[in-house]
Amino acid sequence: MNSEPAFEVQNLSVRLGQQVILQDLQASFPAGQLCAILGANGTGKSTLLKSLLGWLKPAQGSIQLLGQPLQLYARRERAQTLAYLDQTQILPEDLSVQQLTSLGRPQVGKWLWGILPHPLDSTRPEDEEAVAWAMHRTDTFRFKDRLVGELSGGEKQRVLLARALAARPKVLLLDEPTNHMDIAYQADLIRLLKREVEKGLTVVLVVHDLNLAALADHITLMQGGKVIQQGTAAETLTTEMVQKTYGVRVEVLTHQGRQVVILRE
Ligand SMILES: Nc1ncnc2c1ncn2[C@@H]1O[C@H](COP(=O)(O)OP(=O)(O)OP(=O)(O)O)[C@@H](O)[C@H]1O
Repeated sequence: MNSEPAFEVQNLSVRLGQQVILQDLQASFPAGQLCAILGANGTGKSTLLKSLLGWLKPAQGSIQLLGQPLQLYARRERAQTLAYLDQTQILPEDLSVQQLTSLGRPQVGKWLWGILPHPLDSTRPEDEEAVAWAMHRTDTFRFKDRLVGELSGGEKQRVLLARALAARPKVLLLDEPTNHMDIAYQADLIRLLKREVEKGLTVVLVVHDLNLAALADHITLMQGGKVIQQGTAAETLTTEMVQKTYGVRVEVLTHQGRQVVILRE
């Protein structure tokens, strides 16, 4: 495992319009772990993810990605290191699963921007290999010729994950990937992510379900544009900290060594 953290964030402040969204934020995300970010609506979780991706320019502070300042990465190198998955992506429904997955390859993805002619039927061997690998890892290979428009929500989510993995990133960031997914698909996604983490991938995901977050190796609690605590589920998902983070009354129990959060009236 890489001993360097995936991200080291120091004194980060980010402004959107006139509003200060993140203020003097300190955080560290260990490499090779499943890291969950938790916090109430509007606390700045997505803004932090976008900052880690290098999409937002900090007003102040620094972000190190695998030991190097994020702003020193060339755009291409950054795109090869980081992949991102969110819920808002509009999918081209008339592509096959294999074609959509292949859009995760930087060379192939360029046709979208008109930089290269349409290459979906003539990818390079290394692209084909990475796409097949990503489909096998996400168990989508068996329906690789189906059209994206014919898939269920959970199947689409897996194909999106395949597309993200096809780029062979070192770090994968996900914004609320389990929204609209039933409990079986949620468990499925977490299992897939954990399997990639075991192979060395770092995953940072924003998630609302506290009991799902309890499965993560590392948890970040956010409140009012700041990180208020980081650590293992046992360290962070305490009754006191969950109440502080969300401003609601809860009781945190431990069941078979895992934190279970129960809402109280
Ligand atoms: N482009 C923008 N300009 C100004 N303010 C913005 C912009 N985007 C988001 N905000 C504000 O920034 C704050 C944090 O938003 P962000 O989406 O990062 O929160 P979040 O913790 O991810 O929320 P949620 O859980 O609801 O998705 C919110 O108050 C939001 O209204």
